Amino acid sequence: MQHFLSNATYYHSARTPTGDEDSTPMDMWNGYVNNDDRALMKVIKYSSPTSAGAECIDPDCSWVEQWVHRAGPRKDIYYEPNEVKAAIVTCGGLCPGLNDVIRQVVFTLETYGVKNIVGIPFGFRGFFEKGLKEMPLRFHFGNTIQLSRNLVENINLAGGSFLGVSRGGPKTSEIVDSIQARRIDMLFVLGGNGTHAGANAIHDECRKRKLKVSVVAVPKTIDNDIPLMDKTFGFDTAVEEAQRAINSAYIEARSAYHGIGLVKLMGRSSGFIAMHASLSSGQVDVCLIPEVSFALDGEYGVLQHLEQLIKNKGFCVVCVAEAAGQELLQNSGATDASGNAILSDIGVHMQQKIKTHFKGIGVHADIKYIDPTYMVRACRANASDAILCTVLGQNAVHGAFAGFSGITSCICNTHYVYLPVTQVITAPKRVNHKGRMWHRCLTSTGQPDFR
Ligand SMILES: Nc1ncnc2c1ncn2[C@@H]1O[C@H](COP(=O)(O)OP(=O)(O)OP(=O)(O)O)[C@@H](O)[C@H]1O
Ligand SMILES: O=P(O)(O)OC[C@H]1O[C@](O)(CO)[C@@H](O)[C@@H]1O
Ligand SMILES: [Mg+2]
Repeated sequence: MQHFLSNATYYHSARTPTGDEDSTPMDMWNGYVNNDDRALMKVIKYSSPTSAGAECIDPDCSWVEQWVHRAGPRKDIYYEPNEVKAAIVTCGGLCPGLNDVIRQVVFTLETYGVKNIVGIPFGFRGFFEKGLKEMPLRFHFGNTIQLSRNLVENINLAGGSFLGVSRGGPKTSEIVDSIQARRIDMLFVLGGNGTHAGANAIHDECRKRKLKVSVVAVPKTIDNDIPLMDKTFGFDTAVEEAQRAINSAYIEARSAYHGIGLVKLMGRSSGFIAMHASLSSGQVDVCLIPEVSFALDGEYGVLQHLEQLIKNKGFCVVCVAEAAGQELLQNSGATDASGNAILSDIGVHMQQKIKTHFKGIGVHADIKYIDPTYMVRACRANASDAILCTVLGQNAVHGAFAGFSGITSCICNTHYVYLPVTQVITAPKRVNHKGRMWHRCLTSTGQPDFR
């Protein structure tokens, strides 16, 4: 993480303390986060590697204190707001809350007094593709200031991204050429693990060229697969939407003679959405995630279990994560524009296998397959995500003004912090199959091991 020297003065009209209920002397209290404030990363001391979910560095599970920077406004700021050009870009797939973050970044920049705020359209492509012009979100035009509030005030009421998103795009050097040519001082990058890798590369290239550009990321992904943080924005909303699909599958299955509801949910490399939606709905009999391998056929396979459920209960609901059971399918080897593997369709495969199985044993089964795909991420943020987006967006701006670059604005152990981007792009976070949450899920579904 880079930290520039800071000496400009931050001004915020609403920064005057009003409270008289606490005991802090008025002349000492200033409402700012001190640069030396820290939050503790890990809060559980595992006594042994056998403890549920234990992450240990040695057989004694030695305790390692890891402190990270607390997020929020600093008394001293690095930039002169009047001179700042700030840009916002949203990359990867859609995610509920993108507009909430854009809006808060604009509002907060405006509060600092930034006059030149632009949006880069359609992800990193917007830096490069001819015909994609940056979108002014606030600028001086003669004596008129284009009011950002008017422009972005209501964008949180709809899903999607006001700026557009994309996968793939230009090389890092081309993006930084464009940042240089546009004279951007602060770049707010909203995206998932790929975007964070991109943000890190941009940060490194800016340092190499000795450009004083703050690159600040905000972790967005319905997959919740970015390590070290409690959750990414959009995840809660996606789970809530996914739960609706499960509920429909349950109603269909419950009302049919030998009904089997099958729901496939997104999650490129991890089963967080499937696990949490199964847990929250309470209507799932079998939850399948990529982190836990399973057999479909055989004595201990999923199909045998479904047979038992139909016999004993009369109906059942299965929730499968899109990345689950890929080893059972043929892999095309194809990738998308960002280099992400294109997954084979486990949902359709399971639908066929279930049909064939029940036909083979001469038992009637009525299979209803639901694949809500983009519906779980094209919606607007729910209340908890909207709050998360608000805080993360505001903190992203505070981080840039504090002079940080190569950071991401996130939540760890319920506290809002800045993490170095390098620490969150090591590998995607995955469900810990030895952790308590997965075991809670198993208790809830009552499913056995399928191996
Ligand atoms: N290793 C990398 N280095 C530089 N840029 C990258 C890297 N990986 C991905 N990117 C860029 O980041 C952008 C977004 O990546 P990607 O499509 O993987 O989405 P994501 O940020 O992971 O979000 P989602 O959760 O929707 O998948 C793309 O424009 C891609 O070119
Ligand atoms: O079809 P698209 O837009 O490339 O995105 C699909 C992928 O993006 C995500 O929504 C987010 O990473 C995944 O859950 C899914 O696999
Ligand atoms: Mg990704």
